[in-house]
Amino acid sequence: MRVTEGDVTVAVPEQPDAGVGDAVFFNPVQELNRDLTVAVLRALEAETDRDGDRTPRYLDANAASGVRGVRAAAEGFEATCCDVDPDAVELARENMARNDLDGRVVHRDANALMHEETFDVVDIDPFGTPIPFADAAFRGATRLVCITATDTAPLCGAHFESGVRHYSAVPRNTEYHAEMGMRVLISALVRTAARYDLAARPVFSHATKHYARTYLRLDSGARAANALVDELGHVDHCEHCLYREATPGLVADPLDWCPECDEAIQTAGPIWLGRTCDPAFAETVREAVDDGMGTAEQARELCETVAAELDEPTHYDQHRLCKRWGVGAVAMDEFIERLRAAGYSASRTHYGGTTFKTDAEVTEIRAAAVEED
Ligand SMILES: C[S@@+](CC[C@H](N)C(=O)[O-])C[C@H]1O[C@@H](n2cnc3c(N)ncnc32)[C@H](O)[C@@H]1O
Ligand SMILES: [Zn+2]
Repeated sequence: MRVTEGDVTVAVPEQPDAGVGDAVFFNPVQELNRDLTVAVLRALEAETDRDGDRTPRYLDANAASGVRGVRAAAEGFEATCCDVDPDAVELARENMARNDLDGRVVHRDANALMHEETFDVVDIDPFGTPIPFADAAFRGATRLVCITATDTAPLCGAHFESGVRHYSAVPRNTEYHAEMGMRVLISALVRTAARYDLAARPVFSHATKHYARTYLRLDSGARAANALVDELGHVDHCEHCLYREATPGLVADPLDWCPECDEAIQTAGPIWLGRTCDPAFAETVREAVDDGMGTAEQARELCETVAAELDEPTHYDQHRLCKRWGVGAVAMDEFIERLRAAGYSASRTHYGGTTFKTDAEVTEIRAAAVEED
């Protein structure tokens, strides 16, 4: 079957039922993820003042059909596709040639390749957790590491032990699953990079129920790495009333009981408490989305929402709050306006249509924005 994405057309096998069979993998639902990757590559190039003629190098470390590498090559990057599966390598080679592009396709273990060569951009898009590729990615990239994680259940604490093992952090299964997962993932990546005196700062990130995707800009030096470690910390969370409190620092000093309702507190961490995106970069990414992309509208909207998200480490969901309180929900614009009118900062978030961030505490949200029956 042929699939056109952006400026390229690739052949991909019909996919068997989820998780079975050994056909080379392709997920059409990840088109948004790939369109945004192309926009990020454009945004990166837009801000680069190249004094020489060197073409930027992009590694599609887990290539499968090679669709990412082919799209990067079409953007003028010196693209390398890498996969351990010989069928994937053959298909990626055909797809490069089908688009008259001369990107390189190698049959290697990506970890070996990333220890031997360097690339401006390394893109990790594996099955499940990206952690087995993280050390080598920070070794092999000079400017940007792009990471997809599809193991959302471990990341968000639904599969607790597996989350603890893979991410060396305590994840908690809260109501803000996707954001918990994103912050556990970024925490592990920041700590992995810091081991090599590298600062890996997230400049653009987005998450759904099915995956988290983050783009980390690299800066070398112990001081820069220390500054990012300082943005790690813990979140205390009350399952009963949804109170939460974020505390910076690697050493947890958890609350014993919820200050609002006296119920037990759960603590997650170390998680990333800093910004998951740089709003100015997200705006450049939005401008780099073009109408030829299949998900253009959705991609632009996502960039806008992400750029406007309040710098708070957790979000709420109006519908869940209202259900819990036994009150009716209102339109989101109205809800956000009520919070702002009461003197709080508030924004929507990309984690869901009824989600929001605010600097108001949970009791203050109720007082400011809810009409009690
Ligand atoms: C989720 S698929 C990649 C999807 C692809 N990037 C896309 O956007 O359609 C993961 C790929 O990683 C490959 N892979 C697994 N272990 C690898 C390794 N150690 N080095 C390189 N590739 C590997 C698998 O063979 C598989 O093709
Ligand atoms: Zn409570």
